[in-house]
Amino acid sequence: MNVQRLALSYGDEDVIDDLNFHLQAGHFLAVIGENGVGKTTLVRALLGQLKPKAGVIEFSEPKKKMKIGYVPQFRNLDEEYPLSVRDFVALSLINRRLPWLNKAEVQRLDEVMQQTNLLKIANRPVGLASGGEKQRAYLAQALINRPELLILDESTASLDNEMKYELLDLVAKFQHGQDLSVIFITHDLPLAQRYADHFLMMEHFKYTTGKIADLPVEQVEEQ
Ligand SMILES: Nc1ncnc2c1ncn2[C@@H]1O[C@H](COP(=O)(O)OP(=O)(O)OP(=O)(O)O)[C@@H](O)[C@H]1O
Repeated sequence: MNVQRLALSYGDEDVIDDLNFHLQAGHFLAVIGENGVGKTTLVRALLGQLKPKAGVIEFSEPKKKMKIGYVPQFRNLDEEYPLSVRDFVALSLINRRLPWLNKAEVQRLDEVMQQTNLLKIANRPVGLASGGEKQRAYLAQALINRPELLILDESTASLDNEMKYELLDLVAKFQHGQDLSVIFITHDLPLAQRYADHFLMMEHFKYTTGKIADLPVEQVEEQ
């Protein structure tokens, strides 16, 4: 994916100006920056929800829309939430013409449930699942349509350390096994350094990119 001279705004308010970066297929990019610099705005543009004011976002094959999976920041689902873990994951199956799943969809659902370690709790109400399990269910939802790019939007914030590593270990498995590109929006520099291979540092209208090993040291020590 190639982002060139990208400018994004809300009406008259410019949020991003002249942003350039490249993400190679199968690579893992950490997007780091303080509150309000425009990380979520960038995600909205990547998802096609916000039209650039200028510049381009080019996906690998021109004209073909890239399939993107999105994992939000953890949000609790209360105990009354009426779906099982399995039904919750199935929610994002696209192209469903019928109210029930066909054979291929059932197979894909089982596969992704197995890959995200959710089979054992498939029939449990999702509201009764643990925080880590719920977040794995969001990940499974994002992966079920076999995306080429996965966007993790502060998806590890408010998870404890064990759950963070568990989630990102799974993401790394998909990244390496299935050539999935990953964009990880985060404030967590140690996590970024452990999993990402490249970084994009966003400051107000100033952007730095590089290999994760070259992340400026003073930024790392702040954490
Ligand atoms: N729908 C909107 N209309 C107008 N301004 C907005 C809108 N959404 C965000 N903004 C403004 O755009 C700027 C960037 O917001 P954005 O949410 O992209 O930042 P962020 O880096 O994701 O912040 P955080 O880390 O807090 O999530 C902020 O000044 C915000 O107030």
